[in-house]
Amino acid sequence: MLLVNPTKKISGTVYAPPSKSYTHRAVICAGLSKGTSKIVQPLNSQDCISSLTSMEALGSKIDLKSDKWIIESEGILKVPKNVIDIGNSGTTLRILTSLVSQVKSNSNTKTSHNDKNDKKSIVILNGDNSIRKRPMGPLIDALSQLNIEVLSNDNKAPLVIKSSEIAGNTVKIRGDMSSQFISSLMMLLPFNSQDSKILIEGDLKSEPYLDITIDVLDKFGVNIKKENNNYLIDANQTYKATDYIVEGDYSSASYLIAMGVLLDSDITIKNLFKHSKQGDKEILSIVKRMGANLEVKEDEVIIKNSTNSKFKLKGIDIDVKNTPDLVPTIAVLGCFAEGTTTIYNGEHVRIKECDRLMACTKELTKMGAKIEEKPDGLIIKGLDLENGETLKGAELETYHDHRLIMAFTMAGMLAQGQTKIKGEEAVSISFPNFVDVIKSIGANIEIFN
Ligand SMILES: O=C(O)C1=C[C@@H](OP(=O)(O)O)[C@@H](O)[C@H](O)C1
Ligand SMILES: C=C(OP(=O)(O)O)C(=O)O
Repeated sequence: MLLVNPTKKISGTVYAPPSKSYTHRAVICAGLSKGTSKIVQPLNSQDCISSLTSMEALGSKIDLKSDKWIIESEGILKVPKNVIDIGNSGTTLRILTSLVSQVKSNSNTKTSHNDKNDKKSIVILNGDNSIRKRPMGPLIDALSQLNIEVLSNDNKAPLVIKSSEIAGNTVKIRGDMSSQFISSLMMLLPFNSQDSKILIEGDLKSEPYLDITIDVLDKFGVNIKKENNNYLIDANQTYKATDYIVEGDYSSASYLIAMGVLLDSDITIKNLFKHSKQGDKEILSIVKRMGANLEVKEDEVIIKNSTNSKFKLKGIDIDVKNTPDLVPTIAVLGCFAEGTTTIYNGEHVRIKECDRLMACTKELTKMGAKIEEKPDGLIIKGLDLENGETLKGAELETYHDHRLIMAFTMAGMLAQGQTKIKGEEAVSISFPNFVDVIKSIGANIEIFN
């Protein structure tokens, strides 16, 4: 359990952890490339380790150094000897579901049940309780359009994927549930023997994550073109081994940025690249629109004390279509902003590690927040800070969700009295040294076992 005590100010310099999304993709691309790739400054977190161990199970050789992961691959995925456990990582599950259809069995290993009619290998992907609730239907359906068969109960993990040649050249997929399905197809289709096209149906959400996929694929020698709302992939492309440096993570940095802003403090966050393709870079515009004072440099962000004792944040309307992971951060910011903060266009926020709209409403209400759940977002009425209204310490559940732990920690630092946050070990999913980092800038927080 985390014991979070009121904290007046923070100060100093911290480094944003490396990007989770970039690390996943770089590791998986390395495992698809013939030769040796070095992933420099990878995010050494539970979710990224899931991608790493999965690629190892699929035949890559991995050498872990403190600041780089060296991945050697024959450029083909091998049939794994066991079920692959992808833990809590939705990104790993979604991306690998397509790719493992391309496993090649070792020609020396004849399995007794294989006869002339059944030369298919299988790969089984499974994960934790939360992963087994994450929807997979649209991806399973898209893969069936390419003649790739995935067996499941209820369109959820565990999944049994049969190895298969890709057939066909056009695949349709809805765009409003998870961009990870589309990233998955983007990483598969370069193996197709014909040029292919991904047709996005309906609204496209979380699109910046597709830009990240295209960006990493490009570094590994694979080209994807965007045409209107669709994506074009040339036939028979090969992934090429490379050395890849991972940039800092704006989603993780959002807690550090919001903490600095809420405590009207001076802090510098390094390792944040100004021209990043990460959608969650939007946190900078969000806090600016709410009234914060910050300076954005090439590779660092400086949050500045407003030097105005009457400093107040303003409530604003925020479309989270492209930034679903910022919702818990914004929910806490909204509690301390004057007026109303409205979060909308976030239906997809309900199908993450947990239903984050429900969880933010339920838990922050325990602290006295005035927050209303809507089908696609949250309406947060700012506390009347001038008249002494504030959040109160409470004991909070976190649903094994890393982002809730970090957002609720910020709320606890601003609250009156101590806040107890259960299940703190889940921060290791994306920001393993979160507690040490925020303690180093003055957060009054400890772990209680
Ligand atoms: O591809 C990625 O790296 C991610 C895509 C997003 O999911 P959706 O596309 O499902 O919204 C995001 O929420 C997740 O944390 C990481
Ligand atoms: C939803 C997330 O990740 P994933 O989908 O990879 O589990 C997240 O990191 O907030």
